[in-house]
Amino acid sequence: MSMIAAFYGGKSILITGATGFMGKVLMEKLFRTSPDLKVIYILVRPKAGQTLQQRVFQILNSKLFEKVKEVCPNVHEKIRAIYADLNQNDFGISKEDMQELLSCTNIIFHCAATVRFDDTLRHAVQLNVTATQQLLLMASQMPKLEAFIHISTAFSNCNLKHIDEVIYPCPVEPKKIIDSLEWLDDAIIDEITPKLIGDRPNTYTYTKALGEMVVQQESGNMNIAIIRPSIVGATWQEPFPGWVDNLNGPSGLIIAAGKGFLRAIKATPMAVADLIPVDTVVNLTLAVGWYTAVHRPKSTLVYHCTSGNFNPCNWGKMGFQILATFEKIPLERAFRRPYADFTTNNFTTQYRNAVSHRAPAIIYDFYLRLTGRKPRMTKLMNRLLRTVSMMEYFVNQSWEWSTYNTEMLMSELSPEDQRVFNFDVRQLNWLEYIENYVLGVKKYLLKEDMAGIPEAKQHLKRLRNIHYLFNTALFLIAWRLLIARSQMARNVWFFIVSFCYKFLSYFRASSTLKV
Ligand SMILES: CCCCCCCCCCCCCCCCCC(=O)SCCNC(=O)CCNC(=O)[C@H](O)C(C)(C)COP(=O)(O)OP(=O)(O)OC[C@H]1O[C@@H](n2cnc3c(N)ncnc32)[C@H](O)[C@@H]1OP(=O)(O)O
Ligand SMILES: NC(=O)C1=CN([C@@H]2O[C@H](COP(=O)(O)OP(=O)(O)OC[C@H]3O[C@@H](n4cnc5c(N)ncnc54)[C@H](OP(=O)(O)O)[C@@H]3O)[C@@H](O)[C@H]2O)C=CC1
Repeated sequence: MSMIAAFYGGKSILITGATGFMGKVLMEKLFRTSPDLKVIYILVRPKAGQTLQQRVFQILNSKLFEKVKEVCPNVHEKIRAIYADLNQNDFGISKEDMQELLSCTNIIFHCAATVRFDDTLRHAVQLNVTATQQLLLMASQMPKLEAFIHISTAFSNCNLKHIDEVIYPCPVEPKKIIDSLEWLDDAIIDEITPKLIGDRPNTYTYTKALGEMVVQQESGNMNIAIIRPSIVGATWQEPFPGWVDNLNGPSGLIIAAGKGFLRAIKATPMAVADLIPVDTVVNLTLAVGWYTAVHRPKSTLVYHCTSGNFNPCNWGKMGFQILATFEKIPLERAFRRPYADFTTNNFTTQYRNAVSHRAPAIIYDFYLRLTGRKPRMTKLMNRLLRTVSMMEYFVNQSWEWSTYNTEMLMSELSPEDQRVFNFDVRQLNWLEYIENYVLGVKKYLLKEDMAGIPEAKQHLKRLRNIHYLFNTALFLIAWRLLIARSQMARNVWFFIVSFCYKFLSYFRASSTLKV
């Protein structure tokens, strides 16, 4: 019997960010392995015209939850969606709901965050720092609370090359930042943002670091732990391989490459691609929840959930395998054939952006205009290039994360728990994982039918022929123009033609002699 699964039995668990990528997998695993848990409270806001109930209904009726319904048929009754907007004071939670949360919660998993790289400092602080502070305040009033697990990111200290499992202080105290954002206007905040984030690449990593500081400062005598996952990717094994439902991290770029939009990227092939499957992160999170509540470590422990030092894969290998998978299983209606050139040179990047990205987009938009349709490719390409430029920081360097706490936890688990809550990425076969990831992107994110693969392959063949035809026509036009304008080009042309003529005459003469 799994000790961890048994631990969550009968518990009331509060999850923030349950509608997000990681939150859904966390809920799924909890229900599947501990169907006798009492209740999962989830803090949800209405979104995209959907009420809370509609959002929950959609999640529970998705493919991800198919296995859960078999082991926990009354899952609908065990999930309690509570209206909450983490941007509001007290999260906008009603008095009755707050009372219930305060008096019943045993474990908190705080996953909610803004993960956008380009968020304003005000918004990123509000969600990643102030909301964390408020949740800790709530937690401190929960008499039955056994553990508070905060999800951060391995990149919260990406300004360092070697990162230990400790909380690093930021130069300006989070409280001072929260206070000053209250009275500073947006223009001034924009001006000081680069100075505050310093050598971090964006507001996301900076505010996640501030969030960790807040956790440390407000921990009181609660049992708290911090998990730092690296780049979270599709599921490895559970509930089935390849599940993914948003464009964050590599997923969006995998699609862009598969559809033929992204043809070159400034990336260092030998840099470590520190990807970690979402189910691995969830398994570690649940094991940490159990360990923190049962063993009550004296201080706040930080756990790195990374792959690089256990089982490294680099961007070159990853890119190659992504493209190899698209050869076998192409995406439908690709814009161009999938191909990706990795370059580390700025000039080559600019050149490839102009020739391989912007020019085809402009030509395609011209074609759309000619056929009376609305041009859209240039806009899409600009967005994609902006996204790619934000990812460049992460694909051109390697980091080293120490993993003593994670390894210690692994050794504390019983063999059964090591199997049920496996977070040992040494067992991960990258080629297989990436293939399943690409397949998952096609099936679960793009919702493409596998029956369409032969047609997609035909489409790629047509694209290849168009590509050859286009290049030949372009060459002939360029040559014709050159000949018309340059004596040198005419001389070269004359030389080539006469050389070919002589070669043919010689060949004909020698074959006649033989006869
Ligand atoms: C073979 C070669 C393949 C090479 C693969 C190499 C892979 C490299 C991957 C490197 C990943 C590095 C990640 C580092 C993660 C750090 C760890 C964390 O904690 S970080 C936690 C993880 N956090 C993140 O990963 C956050 C990254 N994302 C962001 O910060 C923002 O989305 C944004 C700033 C990039 C775009 O903002 P904005 O322009 O306002 O746009 P909106 O958001 O409103 O969406 C607009 C449109 O763009 C679409 N779309 C969206 N995302 C992507 C994408 N990634 N891609 C493509 N498309 C994307 C979206 O669907 C929408 O389409 P439509 O509906 O209009 O048709
Ligand atoms: N994905 C990754 O690569 C990595 C993620 N992480 C961390 O993991 C955690 C989960 O990330 P992930 O699941 O990928 O992120 P998602 O963007 O998929 O999910 C974010 C969640 O936060 C919720 N949320 C955001 N704003 C509010 C708000 N104002 N009120 C209530 N809820 C809100 C979202 O709700 P809604 O659905 O309503 O928008 C959603 O449920 C985050 O803390 C992130 O920093 C760490 C490393 C890598």
